[in-house]
Amino acid sequence: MLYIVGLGLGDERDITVRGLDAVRSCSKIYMEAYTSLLSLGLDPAALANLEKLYGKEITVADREMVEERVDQVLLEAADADVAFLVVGDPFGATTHTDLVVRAKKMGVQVKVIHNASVMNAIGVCGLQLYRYGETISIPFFTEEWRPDSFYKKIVNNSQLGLHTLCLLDIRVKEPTWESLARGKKVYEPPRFMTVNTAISQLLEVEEERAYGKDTLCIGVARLGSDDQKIVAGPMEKLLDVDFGPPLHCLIIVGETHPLEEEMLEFYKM
Ligand SMILES: C[S@@+](CC[C@H](N)C(=O)[O-])C[C@H]1O[C@@H](n2cnc3c(N)ncnc32)[C@H](O)[C@@H]1O
Repeated sequence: MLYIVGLGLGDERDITVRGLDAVRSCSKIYMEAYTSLLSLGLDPAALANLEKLYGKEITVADREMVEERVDQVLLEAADADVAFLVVGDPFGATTHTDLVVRAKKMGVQVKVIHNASVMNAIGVCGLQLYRYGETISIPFFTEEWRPDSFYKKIVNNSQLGLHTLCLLDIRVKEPTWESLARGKKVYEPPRFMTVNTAISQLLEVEEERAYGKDTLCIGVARLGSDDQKIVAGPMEKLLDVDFGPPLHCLIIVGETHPLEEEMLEFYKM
């Protein structure tokens, strides 16, 4: 059996009782570590906290492993109980749907144990969850590569008066271009996009007045942890706010209802 277990958003204690039972019953535990991370980060000390509470050794599954060697995990799950831990909810990232499809095709039984996700915990800002349009992902721009397909989606959301949740790039264990060309991988240091970088890039690609420097936005950091930070204000003003350590996300506010406005007042700068 493959248990895909959501860990929630805060720290090791956010796992559900049902999730903990599953983890403790498994012979092998993997933790997916590239679509998201807990507020306690991924340094060895943080991982040790998880291992201590769960009473199990955890193997970190990086992007290469999930994309290239996940069949090995599935083969193990065909014969034994294996847990695959995912920060947030297992279906808060598209990658894990692919894992379920592959497992089912290989005849491996799958059990999903849900938890809080950025996709629903973001409700704490006061904007109603059913008033959001398509969620977008903003990748880091480079000198040569400035993909801006997210822009059209913001235009569509804004035309409908809907809010846009922007998820921000995470780059963990990414090989450098030069090392790929040389055939021997060297990895970039981990990088997490801040609210400030996201806003700079958004202002750079703006062309149809879907939003501008005065558009009301909400910057969110470490959602679900004790030191979460939520600040609402005009896009340009948020550029100067220090949101602290990762993870960050951003909301471009659409048309608001009076109750949403009352909640937003608590977060205004
Ligand atoms: C691909 S999503 C993965 C979502 C995760 N599986 C979940 O269900 O929450 C990852 C992105 O969501 C946002 N995110 C996730 N957790 C967050 C948190 N605790 N605080 C702020 N943003 C977060 C960040 O922008 C991050 O790059």
